[in-house]
Amino acid sequence: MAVFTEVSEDAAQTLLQRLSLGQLTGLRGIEGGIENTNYFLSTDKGEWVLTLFERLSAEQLPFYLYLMKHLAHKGIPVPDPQADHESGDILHQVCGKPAAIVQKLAGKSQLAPAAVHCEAVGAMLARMHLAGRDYERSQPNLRGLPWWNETVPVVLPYLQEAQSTLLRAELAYQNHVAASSSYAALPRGPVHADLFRDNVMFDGERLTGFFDFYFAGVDTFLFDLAVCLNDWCVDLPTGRHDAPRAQAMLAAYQAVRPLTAAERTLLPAMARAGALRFWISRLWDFHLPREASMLKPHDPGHFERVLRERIAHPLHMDA
Ligand SMILES: Nc1ncnc2c1ncn2[C@@H]1O[C@H](COP(=O)(O)OP(=O)(O)O)[C@@H](O)[C@H]1O
Ligand SMILES: N[C@@H](CCOP(=O)(O)O)C(=O)O
Repeated sequence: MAVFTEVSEDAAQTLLQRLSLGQLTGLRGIEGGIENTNYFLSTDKGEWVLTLFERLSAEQLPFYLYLMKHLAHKGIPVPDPQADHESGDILHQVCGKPAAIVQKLAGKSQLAPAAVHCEAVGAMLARMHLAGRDYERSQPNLRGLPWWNETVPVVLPYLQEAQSTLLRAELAYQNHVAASSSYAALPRGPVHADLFRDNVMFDGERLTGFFDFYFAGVDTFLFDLAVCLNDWCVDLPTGRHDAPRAQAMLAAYQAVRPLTAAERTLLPAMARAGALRFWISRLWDFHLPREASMLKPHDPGHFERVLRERIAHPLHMDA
């Protein structure tokens, strides 16, 4: 985490009362995460996660919170935002910041996944894509191509020549892909867009939940799948592709939602897009950091390596 905003026991209890979630027995800032302030709250009625949104506005947040509600009601294991028992609102205010409370999911992150975990993520991701198709709200992926185009010039001054050359060339390539007819043919809908190992819970080999929907948006399903392949199915020290894990994820995804011809064609390009997206955001977080306690910026070098790998060894369906 990070704690950007300190929450007092009094402030937490006031909110719990409005939501009828019980008497506060414990309040602890969460380590891990880089975007928002997160606390674990224990009460006599259960375990909860309180999130104070540090960047997202009250106008942007209903998309994420109602998406979680929509998916939870369709049986996808995601946290269901808790409502004020009088007004029914699921977006709250704590310490002057927009805030939400969700159930704490059971299980723990699987940070060294095997093929069986990748299979579970692939199948649930496809189920989630199908379940989201009739979600009526719409908001773009706020970390999509327009944001990359805006942010690359901001981070370029911090880079070495070879890195600048790569970043510029990849951005140009992705703008070219996004203008193509194959890209226009890609199926789209609400996607998670940040479903990394630390945003999924497992109990042994059983997937118990997806969380952290605050980078979600309407984008291509293929981009979401590529983000997962890039995190779950790579060797972390080198950024190299792990074929058995990738095949397990792709087969399980396709058993629920087979990929279209356009998706098969653009998988190598979207694998590069997924790497570029997180290289840019990590560069931005690293070189232009925000003030917070417990904030550990992620290593941008990792996604530079993944991108170079994806260019040198394109990720095809049978790779
Ligand atoms: N609903 C939840 N259930 C259980 N743990 C959670 C839940 N939401 C967040 N966490 C814990 O909090 C950590 C940080 O949350 P995350 O949403 O990734 O933060 P950020 O919004 O800053 O990226 C996670 O790694 C996880 O340990
Ligand atoms: N997953 C991203 C950053 C977002 O952090 P999270 O803790 O909110 O998932 C990365 O690894 O760069």
